Amino acid sequence: MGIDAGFDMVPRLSKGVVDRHNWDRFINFIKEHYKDDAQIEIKPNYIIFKAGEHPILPFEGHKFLRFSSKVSGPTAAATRVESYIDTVTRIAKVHFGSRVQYWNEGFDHFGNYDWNEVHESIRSYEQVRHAVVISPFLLLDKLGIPIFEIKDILGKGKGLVARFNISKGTRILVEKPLLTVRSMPPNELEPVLAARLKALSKASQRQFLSLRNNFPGKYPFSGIVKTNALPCGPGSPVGGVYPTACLINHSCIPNSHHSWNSNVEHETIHAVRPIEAGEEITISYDRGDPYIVRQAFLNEAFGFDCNCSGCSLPPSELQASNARRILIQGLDDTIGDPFRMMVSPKEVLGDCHSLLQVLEEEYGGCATASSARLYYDAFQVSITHGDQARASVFAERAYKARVVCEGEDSPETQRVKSLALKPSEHSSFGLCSTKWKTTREMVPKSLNTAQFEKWLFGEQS
Ligand SMILES: C[S@@+](CC[C@H](N)C(=O)[O-])C[C@H]1O[C@@H](n2cnc3c(N)ncnc32)[C@H](O)[C@@H]1O
Repeated sequence: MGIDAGFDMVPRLSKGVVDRHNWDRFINFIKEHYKDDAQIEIKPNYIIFKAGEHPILPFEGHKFLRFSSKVSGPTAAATRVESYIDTVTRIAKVHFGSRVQYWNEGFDHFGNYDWNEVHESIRSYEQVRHAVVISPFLLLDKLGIPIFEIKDILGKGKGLVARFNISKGTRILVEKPLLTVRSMPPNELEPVLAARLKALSKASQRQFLSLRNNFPGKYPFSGIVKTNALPCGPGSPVGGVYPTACLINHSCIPNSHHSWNSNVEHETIHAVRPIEAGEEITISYDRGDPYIVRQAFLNEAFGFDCNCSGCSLPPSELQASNARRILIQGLDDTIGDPFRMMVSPKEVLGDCHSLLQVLEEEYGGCATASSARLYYDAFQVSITHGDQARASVFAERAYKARVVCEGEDSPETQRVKSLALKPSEHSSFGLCSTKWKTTREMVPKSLNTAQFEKWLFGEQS
């Protein structure tokens, strides 16, 4: 006989993401607290306290009902287990509040659960679970914790700053527009906006009106749109205004990419390179022009002078950057020429390879949207000449780049993904010629990386 004491979790925890997150934090706290205590052993599925009746905390919170032991007696072991129970109960209360119900039979205070139930729950701790790997960013998202904070940025007004280290390809933000509007002169736009605003909720009206206006005066609503709207797709005449996405400032070498998902009509922001905690999240407002051209554009269109890292390079480096940007635009134009694609496909593939290298030099692996476009161009060159082998590799690369900058659910990502699997389903399959005719199975398997790249870009057959 003896006196039992401990605590019960009432009601028991669910398998839901919030309870799981809280339980993991609690377990990590316990591990840290007892890390130097030789009586506490971490097993694959639980933590065991080797005192008294060896109470246990499982790693799966939804299985847990009770932490208890017999605590009676003047021995050192009884004192030790009593102290474990007291401390673990206090820590559990901090994490779960009134759900943690302490009981002690010595005071005629009994637990909530039947002992059969409790023993059954303890037996289930041993059953190995197949861990569901959940991205920490997805978890934060589900918990409604943004991975950025809104801060004042010197010389730029408000901006978004990473609260955690963010890995490449992470979806930083997804947001529906407050409103979308077609581009038109401010005197025509103003009444359209007034009517749209009137139809919005008071909260949305306040969000719209809280946005920055670099063009105050006769047309205040149009000024807000001009300062903030993001195009709904590349080159779209329709722009969307968002409460949070519109707080993201510009950089000529941005660490993030914004994209409009036309299927679900929302804007997404993805990291195109790793972003460190404390770093500002930036997107590009311009087309990647050389310094003078983009400064003029940013000043005229948005009313600011850019001092980003790309604009603050020493003169010789800025000159080299300008040369690269001119080359990028030139190659972009020639690659898009349908006549060249028809008569000189090999040269076009060569240009695609050169463009890839210049993009890498200029943007250091952050030009994912441009690479996605260029891989798609190379796909088109290959498929119009019947080359399914190269086309499938280019589509696969376009797909991977799209996943980084737009996510798996973007319509363009899905389109290039299906083309990677079935390149022949493209409407231009064999349209120019079938002189490069191959099947998907003919992608070479035994080449090293350098040889493979040479084969891919048509530098060796
Ligand atoms: C869409 S808003 C971005 C959020 C804005 N900073 C705010 O406080 O609401 C665009 C405006 O932010 C400012 N901005 C954006 N990027 C900037 C930069 N790189 N340098 C200086 N100002 C910038 C400019 O005033 C620009 O017109």
